[in-house]
Amino acid sequence: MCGIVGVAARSPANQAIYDSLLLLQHRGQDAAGIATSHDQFFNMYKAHGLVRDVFRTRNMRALPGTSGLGQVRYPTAGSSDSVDEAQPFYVNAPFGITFVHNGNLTNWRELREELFRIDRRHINTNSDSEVLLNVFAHELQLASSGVSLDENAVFNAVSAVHRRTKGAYAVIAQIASFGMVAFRDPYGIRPLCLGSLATDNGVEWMVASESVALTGCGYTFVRDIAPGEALLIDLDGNVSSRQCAENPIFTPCVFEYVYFARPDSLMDGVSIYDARLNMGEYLADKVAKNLRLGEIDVVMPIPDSSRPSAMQLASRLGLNYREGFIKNRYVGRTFIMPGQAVRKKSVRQKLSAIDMEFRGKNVLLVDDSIVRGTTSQQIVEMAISAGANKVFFASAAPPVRFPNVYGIDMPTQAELIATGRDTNEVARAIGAAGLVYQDLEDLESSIRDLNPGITQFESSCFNGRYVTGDIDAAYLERLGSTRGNQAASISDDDA
Ligand SMILES: O=P(O)(O)OC[C@H]1O[C@H](OP(=O)(O)OP(=O)(O)O)[C@H](O)[C@@H]1O
Ligand SMILES: NC(=O)CC[C@H](N)C(=O)O
Ligand SMILES: [Mg+2]
Repeated sequence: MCGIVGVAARSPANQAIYDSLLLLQHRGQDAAGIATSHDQFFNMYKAHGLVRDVFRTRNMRALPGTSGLGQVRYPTAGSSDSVDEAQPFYVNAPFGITFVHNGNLTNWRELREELFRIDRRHINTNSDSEVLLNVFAHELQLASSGVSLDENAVFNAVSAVHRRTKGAYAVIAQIASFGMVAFRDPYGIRPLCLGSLATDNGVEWMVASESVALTGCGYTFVRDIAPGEALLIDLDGNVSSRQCAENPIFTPCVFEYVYFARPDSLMDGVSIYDARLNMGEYLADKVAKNLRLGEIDVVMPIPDSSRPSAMQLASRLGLNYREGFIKNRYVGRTFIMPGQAVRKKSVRQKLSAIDMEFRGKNVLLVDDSIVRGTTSQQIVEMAISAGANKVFFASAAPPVRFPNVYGIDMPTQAELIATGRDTNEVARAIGAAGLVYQDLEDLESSIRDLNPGITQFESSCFNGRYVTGDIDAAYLERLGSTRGNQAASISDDDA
C-alpha cells in the first residue's frame, strides 16, 4: 500500500513533496523517491529507507522545480531489495514521463509480454508499476500520433490504460513540458484525492493518496478523484477532468479503513476515525453476545491502529479502558515490513507491557485485525507474562482467509492464521481464552453508515471475491509459488 503525491505549485515544490511523503510514511517504509520537473528536465532521487533517511540536504537541493511527484513504497510485486523498483519511474518516450503508482496490477505478466512482443517496449524490472507506466506511455504515443499533445490525447490514453489493464491503480504522472495527470482504476480500489492552496502567485494543487497529506501541508481538501476518472493539471495550473472508464463501479478497499489509512484522513467521503469508532460499536455488540462481560476487568488497545475501535468498544460496553502496551515510537509498522522474521522481532521491539495494568486482571485486547497472527500471538504472551489472569481478544475485522492481489502483500493462504482454523482454533493458536471477530457485514456497515453511496467494497481478503473477475485458483496458486516463496526467502535471510 504505497503512498503517492503530486504537487503543481507556484514556487519550489520539493519541500511540500517531502513533507507530504512524511505524512504518508505509514503507507510504505521500504523506499522513497521524488521526481521534480524543472525547465525541460526531470530531476529524480530514490533510495531504500524511510523518507527522513533517504533525503539529505544535497538531494533536496538537486530537486528544483515548481512541480513534482513522490512515492513511499511497500512492495507487492518485484522485491524490496531492488532500488530500481523504487518509485518514481521514468521513460523518455513519448515526451518524457515520470510516474508513481499505488496498487497492484493482476495482469502485469501478460502485459509485459505483450509490451515486448507487440509494442516493442522493454521492461527492466519485476515491478508491475513499470509495466503500467509503459502501457500508459505506449497509449499516449498512439493517442498523440499525428496530432499535437493535448488534453484529449491524455484522456484517450487513460481510457486505453483502463481497457488493457486489470487490478488496482492510483497513479500520478508528469509529462515533460505539458503537465500532471492523475487517475484511478475503474473500481477506485486505491484512494486518491485533490487539494488546493491559494497563494499570492495563484492556486497550487496537490494530489495525494490520503487527505492528511494535503491538510498537513496547508492545502485544503477539494475532492476525491472518482473511480475511472482522470485529472489533468496543465503548466498554468488549469485543472480539467474526464471519466475515462466505460463502466466505473466504485469498490474501495475495505482494508484501507481497517488498517492502512491514517485515522485523521477523510477517504471517499468517510472519516477513517469515525469508521473505526463505528467498528468498535459493532464489535462491542458482538462481544456482548459472545463473551461474559462480567468477566472482563479492562479493555486495552494494541497500539496504534486499533485505538479508536477499542476506545469505542469499551465505552459502549461500560468497561474500563486502559493503555497496557507502550509503543516505541521509533519502530515502524510491523505488518508492512518485508519478511516474517523481521516482523516477528519487531513486535517485541515495538510494544512493551506495563505490568501493573495486567496483574491479576482479565483483559480484553482489541486489535484492528489479525492477519498472520504475528502481533496477537506475541501480545497475548506478553500480557500473560505481565501477570494477566485471562486474556480475551477481539478483532475489528473478520478473519483474513484469502490472499490479496490489489496492493496488500499477503500472497498465500498458508501464511494467514485463520486458514483452516475456526474462531476457537485461532483463539487457541494465539493463546487467548476467547476470541471475537467482527462480521464482514458489520465491518462494511461501519463505513457505509458514513457514506451510503458506497454500495460495494473490495473485501476479497475476507470473502475471496475478487472484483476484477480475473482471479481464479490457478492465478492464486502461481502467486503463492512465486511471491510466497520470495516472502519466505526474505524471512530466512533476515532471521
Ligand atoms: O496479525 P498480524 O500479521 O500481526 O497483522 C495485524 C497487525 O499488524 C498491524 O499492526 P502494525 O504494527 O503494522 O501497525 P500499527 O502500529 O498501525 O497498528 C495491525 O494493526 C495489527 O496489529
Ligand atoms: N503497495 C503498492 O502500492 C505497491 C506498488 C507496486 N505494486 C510495487 O510493488 O512497488
Ligand atoms: Mg497494529
